[in-house]
Amino acid sequence: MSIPDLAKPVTLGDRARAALHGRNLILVGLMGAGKSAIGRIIAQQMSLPFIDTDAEIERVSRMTIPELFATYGEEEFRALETRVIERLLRGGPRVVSTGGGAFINERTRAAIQAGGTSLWLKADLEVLWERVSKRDNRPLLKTENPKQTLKNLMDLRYPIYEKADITVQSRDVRKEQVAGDVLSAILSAAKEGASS
Ligand SMILES: Nc1ncnc2c1ncn2[C@@H]1O[C@H](COP(=O)(O)OP(=O)(O)O)[C@@H](O)[C@H]1O
Ligand SMILES: O=C(O)C1=C[C@@H](OP(=O)(O)O)[C@@H](O)[C@H](O)C1
Ligand SMILES: [Mg+2]
Repeated sequence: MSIPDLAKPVTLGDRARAALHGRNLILVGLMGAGKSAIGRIIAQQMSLPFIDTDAEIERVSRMTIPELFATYGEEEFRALETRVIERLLRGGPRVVSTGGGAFINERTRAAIQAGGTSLWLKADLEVLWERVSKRDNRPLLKTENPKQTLKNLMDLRYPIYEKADITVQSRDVRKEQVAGDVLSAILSAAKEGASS
């Protein structure tokens, strides 16, 4: 065992990593919640590797997410997403940011629940809409009324995201602040688990 560097302060990130007890942390939630952006920040703060499942899917398929949807359809995309997530969660510990539909798929959800601690980044419609409307990379929002589509997805999916181990509100504040909220929530959940 190495001698701890006593001159180095123990950060919130270090404490959150310890609270995970070597398990993966998997971020779930709707498009625009900030899973990809916040996942990258907290992984760095916890000194853990980071992986975004959409980026991994794009790497293995050598296609973009819109190309995959257009060429093979959503069902094939979900099958690939399940395989990629099952494989990623066999390793670790890491921070894994999923695409918004991953936790909704029963088989993928079972893999996530077995493969680590799940954390729902929850956000209001206006916050989500403000973020997703800036980019054109989400095939499910290519509809006549994408804001209404997002609202419909909220109604359908929020009862399922609720099954995640931890929930954190992704507010309209700086990303670093949301990242801090996530780390604090991991610590609180571990303390609650220890006392119950
Ligand atoms: N707390 C935040 N404050 C401001 N912008 C954010 C915040 N979280 C995410 N964003 C921005 O919103 C957009 C969508 O975030 P992203 O991480 O891609 O969401 P998701 O992966 O959940 O769909 C990105 O451009 C990201 O930088
Ligand atoms: O909600 C969904 O079903 C999807 C969310 C996207 O990821 P983000 O949630 O990271 O935008 C991406 O996986 C794909 O467009 C489908
Ligand atoms: Mg993402």
